[in-house]
Parts: sequence; structure tokens; C-alpha cells
Amino acid sequence: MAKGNISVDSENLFPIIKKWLYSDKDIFLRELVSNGCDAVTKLKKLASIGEAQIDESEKFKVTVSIFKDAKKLVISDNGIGMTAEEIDKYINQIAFSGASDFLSKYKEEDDKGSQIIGHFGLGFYSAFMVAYSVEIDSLSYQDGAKAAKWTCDGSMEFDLTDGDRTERGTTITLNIAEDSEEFLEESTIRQILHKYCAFLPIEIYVEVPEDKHEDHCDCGHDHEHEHEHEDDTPSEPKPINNTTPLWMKKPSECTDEEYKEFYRNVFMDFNEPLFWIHLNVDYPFNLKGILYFPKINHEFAGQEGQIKLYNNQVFVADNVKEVIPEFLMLLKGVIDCPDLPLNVSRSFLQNDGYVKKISSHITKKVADKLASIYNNERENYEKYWDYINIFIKYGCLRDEKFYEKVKDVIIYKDIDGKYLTLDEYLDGKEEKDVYYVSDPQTQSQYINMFKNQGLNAVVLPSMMDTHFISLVEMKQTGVKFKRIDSAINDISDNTEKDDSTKEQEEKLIEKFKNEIKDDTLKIEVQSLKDDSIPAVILLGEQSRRMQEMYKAYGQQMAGMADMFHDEFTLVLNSNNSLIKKIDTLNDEDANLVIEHVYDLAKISHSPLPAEQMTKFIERSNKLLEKLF
Ligand SMILES: Nc1ncnc2c1ncn2[C@@H]1O[C@H](COP(=O)(O)OP(=O)(O)OP(=O)(O)O)[C@@H](O)[C@H]1O
Repeated sequence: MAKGNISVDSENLFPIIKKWLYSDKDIFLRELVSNGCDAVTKLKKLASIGEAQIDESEKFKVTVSIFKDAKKLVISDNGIGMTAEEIDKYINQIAFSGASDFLSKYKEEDDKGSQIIGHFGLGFYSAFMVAYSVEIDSLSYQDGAKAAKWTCDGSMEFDLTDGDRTERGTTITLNIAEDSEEFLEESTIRQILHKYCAFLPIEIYVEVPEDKHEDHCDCGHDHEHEHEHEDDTPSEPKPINNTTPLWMKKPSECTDEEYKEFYRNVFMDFNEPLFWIHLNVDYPFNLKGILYFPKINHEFAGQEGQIKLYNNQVFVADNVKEVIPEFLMLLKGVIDCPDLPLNVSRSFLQNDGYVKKISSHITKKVADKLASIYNNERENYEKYWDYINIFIKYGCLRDEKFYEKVKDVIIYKDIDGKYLTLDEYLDGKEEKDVYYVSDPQTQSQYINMFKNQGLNAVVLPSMMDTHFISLVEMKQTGVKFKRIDSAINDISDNTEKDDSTKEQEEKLIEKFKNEIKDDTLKIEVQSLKDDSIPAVILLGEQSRRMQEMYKAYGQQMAGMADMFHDEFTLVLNSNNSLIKKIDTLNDEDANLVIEHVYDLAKISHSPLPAEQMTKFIERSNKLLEKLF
């Protein structure tokens, strides 16, 4: 048996780090600019504990300078700087992070150290994704430090000599490779910085020193000479970032207007959000963020929210499913998790217990917020309901824990436009039938019948509702949802019929059967409490649901849908005067009436097919003629 150390041939490893460590070339700028910010954060930290001297008036910044003609991109900061020994330790040794080193040294004294972004000691090398050679010029903050210069052409060899930098800080010069010249465009650089660095904690500036006349606005485009000032004095340069994003502030210090403005600026959405949640957790993990509830339509297909994930104010990615529960993706917001690595690998996140905790914490916070609005501002909650119910229902279907947390704050809009909980609707009744309307327009006749008899139903119009009611039936024993056109019990007079009535009804049914000639159609007679309606069509709830489900699965399941033929029942209303008269009419008139009653019942259910519609109109005209 042999034991030993696996050896790594660094010459082979280097190209991998350069090319494949990060999926996007863009992120080299994020890495170098955040290193500059880290350098400043570290210096401030040392100054705060008396280990470094800084001038009170010094303005800390990171500057990205573009030299298009010389094909150079320069990133400089006035942070902590590095001595030649530190360059040797942190840069020459790949994967040795000065950030971790710094943290382990200073962490206990003040938690602010955790503001530092770097983790792995790899980010710097992403510079070689766009540069054929890289130079570092650095002067450390330490008393009597000598400037150091490091040069590397992307091979395994480097030069480390004395430098000539006279001001504290670090300058990284990238000699841009031919295939990466897009990174010499000011607009590209501004776009990348806007994407990744818009909220970094140290001011970041973009400069194009070769082009003195250019006025740098923040829109990300070149405007040579365009904005020149009348008196030819350039305006004060503006940082590209907001160093104190709203989510970093305490919720108690933020105003509604600030929340709304932040929403508009970050998501470019000029519709006001309904409400928001400011997340601010210190323990057991660090998490800050703001989640906004936008107005979500009935059918949310195609509607996507946007959750931006940050790590210590550095943008990582949009919509990282592994950290944010999928159903929350309908929302818009920012989440800042300083403990997540910047180069988020999806497979790593999926298996990380810590990530799961973050995800369930966010879910809990959302549920708590909903419960708090429901309990304290029910009127507002009802106003929001039409916009947020799809989100809540989707959340319940995707996440059982979320359902458990919000089940008591789920409300239903009834046919009078009032909002009720399930308990309020059932009002202590033993029979837990919940009537619902899926399409208020086509089911209006049934709605009227219900209203006339003082009965209530809830409106559940979306596809999501079909799934959601199945979930509620599964979770709440005894609760049965019945579409308003699926049952007759509550709207008919159920007194026992005598034999002669039964006989008459049989005859009536026979007449209808002979005329309609559809074996699949069930016909029955009921005395409906509302005598104005001659007949209604009823649809079996369960078979209809099955059919809808199979249809929703599309082509491959379409055949299955036929197994659940619509179970139509034509209910004739024995209290209606027209139905009572049929017996007294001659055969021709009786048949006209029968067909017409049947068509009318069908129309109030769904539109008639073209051929039947033509017949219906012809018959209507005939009947009108008979009137006069
Ligand atoms: N501009 C700079 N000023 C001072 N020190 C720097 C600067 N850039 C890099 N360093 C030092 O070099 C180290 C390595 O940098 P690198 O970007 O490779 O890794 P990191 O920032 O520690 O971690 P990550 O891989 O997460 O970016 C840093 O930790 C820091 O100590």
C-alpha cells in the first residue's frame, strides 16, 4: 500500500483557471474592482483600530481608466496596497487569499471585517481571460514600505521588482488581448460596472484620459463633445455606483418613497409595487434584502419577477433558484448573502444545507408579512388579494411549508365581491361544500339563481385555482369544491314527490329524449326554487376536472380526456310555466319548445357551435312569428 500527496502540475492548471473558472468573461472587472474596494475597506478598518494613518479628508475610490489607443485597461485604488512580500504571498500563490488571511487576523475585534468580499484567492487571475499581460504597481500603507511592481505575461513566469508608485494603493494594468478589445469600449465597461458593481461600498469612477473632451454621463454611451458645457468646464465626475444601497440600511430608517424609488431605479418598473419586505438577519446567517410584491395578473404565464442576488453588495446573478424559492421568482427584489461564494456554482448551492436554511428563512418571512397585513390591515390585504393570490396559491402548491404558514390567511372573493376565508364561507356548516364560479360571464345564469336564493359562491377564475382547490380538498378534511353548475341540491326543492307527479315527469323526460336524441345526456326533473328558468345544464365536478386536467397535459394525453366524457345532466324545472305547458302543446310546437329550452340551457353554459347556432336563430325567428 502506498500513501502520498497528489501532485498538481501548475502549468496545466493555469490555463484552466484563466479560461474556465468563471463562465462569463465580464466578471474579470467585477473581481478587480471588488479587490480595489476590499483594499480600501481593509485600510479603513486598520485606521479605525489605529493601525494605519489616513488623512481625514482623503477621498477613497476605485478608478477604471480606459486607454483605447494603447489597448490598456487600468484599475487603481487608494487602499491598503501590497509590499513585494505580500504580492509574492497573495498573488504568486494561487488560491491563497489575502482576504481570508486578513479576516482571520482582525475578525474578533470588529465584525466590520466581514464586509470584505474576497474568499478564495482566485479572482485576480480572471484578468488573464481578457489580458495577454498584467502589471501590478503597489505601495503598501506600512511605514517605510517600498513600491513593488509585478509583471506576468500569462505564462507561469513573473517579474517582481521595485516599483515607482509614490501614492499608497494599487494599480492593475491589463494589456488587453486582441480577442477582447470590446473591453476597451467605454460603453461596455460602464454596462459591466452597472451590472455588477452598482452597489459596491466604495465609489467607483470611469475615466477615459486620452479623451479629455468627453463628458462622462452615466447612461453607458459615448457622447463625444455632445454634452460639452457652454463655458467648456467639465462637470464634476460622478461615481457609477450607489455606495449605500437601501437594503443595507435599517428598515426603520427607510421611507416609503425611498423604497419606491429604489424599486423604480433597480427594476425599471414604473408601476408602484403593492408592498415590500425588508429582510435584515444577523443570526444564524447574514442576510439582507428587499422583496417587492408587484401586481401579478390572473394568469402569470410569461410573467417573471426578478430577484437579484448580491454578495456584500457585489452582484452575483439574477434569479438563483437554489437560494430563492422558485415561487418567489414572481416577485422582484434584491437579496444580499455575504456568506455565499461569488462564483456561485449551481450544483454546490443545491447541496448546501446553509443555502436551504436561507431559502426557508425567506419563505417564512414572506408568510409572516402576509399574515401581518391580513391581521393588521385586512382592508389593504383585500385590495391586494386579486394581485397576489396567484403568487400565494402557486407558493402553496410548490411548498408545503408555505401552505401551512399561510393557509389561514387565504381569502376568497365571493359573487358579491366580498372577501371571505374558507371558515367564514362555511360559517360552521356541517356539509363543507364550497360552490365556485370559474367564469362569471358564462355562469351568470347560475350566479343569479344562487343570488336569488340567498346562496353564496366564490370566484376562482384562473387555471391555478383548479390545482389549488384540489390541494385544499386534500388538506382540509370534508371540504369539497363544486362548480356552481355542478350541483342542484341547494337550489332545488327536495320534498318527496307523489306517484302521479313521478309519472308525469317520466313522460316529460321521454318527450325530451325523443326529440334531443343524445344517449349520453342525462335528463331529470327537479322543482327549482327559482321558477323563472325552464332548464339548466349540470356538469359532473369530478369528471370535468379530470377532463380539464388531461386536456392541459396536451396532445399525448388528449385520448384520455375522452374517457371522462362531459357528464351533462339536463335538469328540467317543474316549477317553470313553460315546462308545465309542454304537455298541452301539439307535437310540432312541443318539439320546437324542447329544442329551444335545451339550446338555451346550453348557451348559458358555453357558446353553441356554428351549426347549432344557425338552427337556434332559425328557430327563434319561427317562435317569434308564432307569437303574433
Ligand atoms: N487591489 C488590491 N489591493 C490590495 N491587495 C490586493 C489587491 N488585489 C488583490 N489583492 C490581494 O491579493 C489577494 C488575492 O486576490 P484574489 O482576487 O485572487 O482573491 P480574493 O479576492 O482573496 O478572493 P476571490 O477569489 O473570492 O476574489 C487578495 O486577497 C488580496 O490580499
